[in-house]
Amino acid sequence: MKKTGLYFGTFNPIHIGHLVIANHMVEFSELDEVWFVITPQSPFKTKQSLLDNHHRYQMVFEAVHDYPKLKPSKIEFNLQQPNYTIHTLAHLDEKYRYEHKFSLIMGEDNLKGFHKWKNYEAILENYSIYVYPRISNGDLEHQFKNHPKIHHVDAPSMEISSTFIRKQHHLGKNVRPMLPERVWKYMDEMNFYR
Ligand SMILES: Nc1ncnc2c1ncn2[C@@H]1O[C@H](COP(=O)(O)OP(=O)(O)OP(=O)(O)O)[C@@H](O)[C@H]1O
Ligand SMILES: O=C(O)c1ccc[n+]([C@@H]2O[C@H](COP(=O)([O-])O)[C@@H](O)[C@H]2O)c1
Repeated sequence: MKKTGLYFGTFNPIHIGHLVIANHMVEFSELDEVWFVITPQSPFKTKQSLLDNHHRYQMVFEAVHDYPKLKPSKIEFNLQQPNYTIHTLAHLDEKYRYEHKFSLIMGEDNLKGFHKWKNYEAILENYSIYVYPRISNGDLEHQFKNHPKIHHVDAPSMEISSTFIRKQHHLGKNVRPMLPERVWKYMDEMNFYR
């Protein structure tokens, strides 16, 4: 069975912050591979300036071009929206029961709000979570401290956000170094976020 880490996000667009984390996970944790799961509609986010699913998928596809252990996943494209992670996990387990053992990858910021996720107790009971450091406000809930299913991985953190990239690109600023080269090219050619 392959140990597969699932990195969920809107990836609007994917940037080098995401890529550094995913690559660090496959190189320095026991995960064999990481799937970027492109979420059509995150439960707590509005759809503002969200590119079509297939364009966000294509940018992830371009980003992982030279990384055989990293893969884009469109598993959520045909699932009910908003996309609750617990439903996606159930779907994946049914589909890949004998091939993959799934776990989650999330930043410390997301772990702080994890108690608000749908059926988070069931997620924790059945899946490991690999957490990377991310600067954020607020405290970690006591229940998530020293939890046997939560593994902290000391990945380098880069404070880049997709929101910043979209906004600055729209204003005509050069955001090229924050994106994998192939993503930048695709985004530029397609005139996204102008
Ligand atoms: N620079 C970064 N380093 C590490 N993790 C990040 C970084 N940027 C975003 N993430 C995390 O990666 C996951 C997927 O990213 P997502 O595209 O949903 O968010 P984002 O980059 O913050 O986008 P937006 O700015 O559009 O809200 C989220 O859990 C988010 O917290
Ligand atoms: O399942 C939930 O209740 C849930 C609530 C919030 C977020 N998520 C997942 O976490 C991913 C990152 O969330 P966000 O809002 O930080 O982009 C998002 O793409 C969803 O797959 C899931």
